[in-house]
Amino acid sequence: MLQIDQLTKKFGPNIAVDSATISVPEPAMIGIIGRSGAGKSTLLRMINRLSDPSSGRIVFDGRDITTLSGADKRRWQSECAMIFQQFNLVPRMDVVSNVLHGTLNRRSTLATMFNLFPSEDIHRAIDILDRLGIAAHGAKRAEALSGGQQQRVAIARALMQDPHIILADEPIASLDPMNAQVVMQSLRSIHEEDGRTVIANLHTLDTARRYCDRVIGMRDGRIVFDGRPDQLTTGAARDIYGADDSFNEAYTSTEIQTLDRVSA
Ligand SMILES: Nc1ncnc2c1ncn2[C@@H]1O[C@H](COP(=O)(O)OP(=O)(O)OP(=O)(O)O)[C@@H](O)[C@H]1O
Repeated sequence: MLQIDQLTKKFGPNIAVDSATISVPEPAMIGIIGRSGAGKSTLLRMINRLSDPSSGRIVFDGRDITTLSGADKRRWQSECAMIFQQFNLVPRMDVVSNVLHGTLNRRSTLATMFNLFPSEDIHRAIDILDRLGIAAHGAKRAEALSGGQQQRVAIARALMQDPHIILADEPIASLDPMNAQVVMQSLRSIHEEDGRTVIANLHTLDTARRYCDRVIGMRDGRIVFDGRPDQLTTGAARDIYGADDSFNEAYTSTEIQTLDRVSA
């Protein structure tokens, strides 16, 4: 399905992603972990073609994604939707319209200018919001919602594109632990129920362990771990984070109980 071969991104002399090779033969929920600056965002941005690789190849269902341009590249970007830490919603616009913006790629400039949406799209947007438990907020401005609710609106907007893949760049980094769990659970259900691949950059090990079937660890641009959560030993985690023996997994945790334990 998705094959990434030797993908590399250089910024001047700095190698942000160094020969990343990842094979995703069937839909999966994958967490990418690593320290700040390890190359996680750059990798996701290349998969989505927001950023052009310096070398290497991305192939999806036999199609070479790396060489796409113009309309073909935009089509790929809607098949491979991205969500971000800061939600990227239009704050003063209502929730349903924000979600409908997920269909912008398919609409004419005139329809976009006058905010005209087909009624079937409006119904679909409401159904998706309902599935994510936030349909009751559909008429509110996005800025009136909590962070967790706004991230679910962003997920709904991504789902409007009916993507094969959802790329989530630190989707819970701005959220409190409760909201973080709701958002991760939503992404998990989208993977399980729809068979979509979800690839999420995550700061915290415990989140990757709990919600993902596969964890990829990056360090200094390189993939240094790729396996199941149960294979991610403390030693492997230390290697990913470049830490010494004093490394404690709890320091990378968002769990309320774990944090309590650390401060106790
Ligand atoms: N546009 C850019 N220009 C120059 N260097 C960049 C650019 N984007 C990223 N980098 C560099 O590439 C490396 C990887 O950055 P990246 O943002 O991918 O890491 P990350 O693992 O996602 O970190 P974080 O968790 O802090 O977002 C870093 O050294 C960063 O400074």
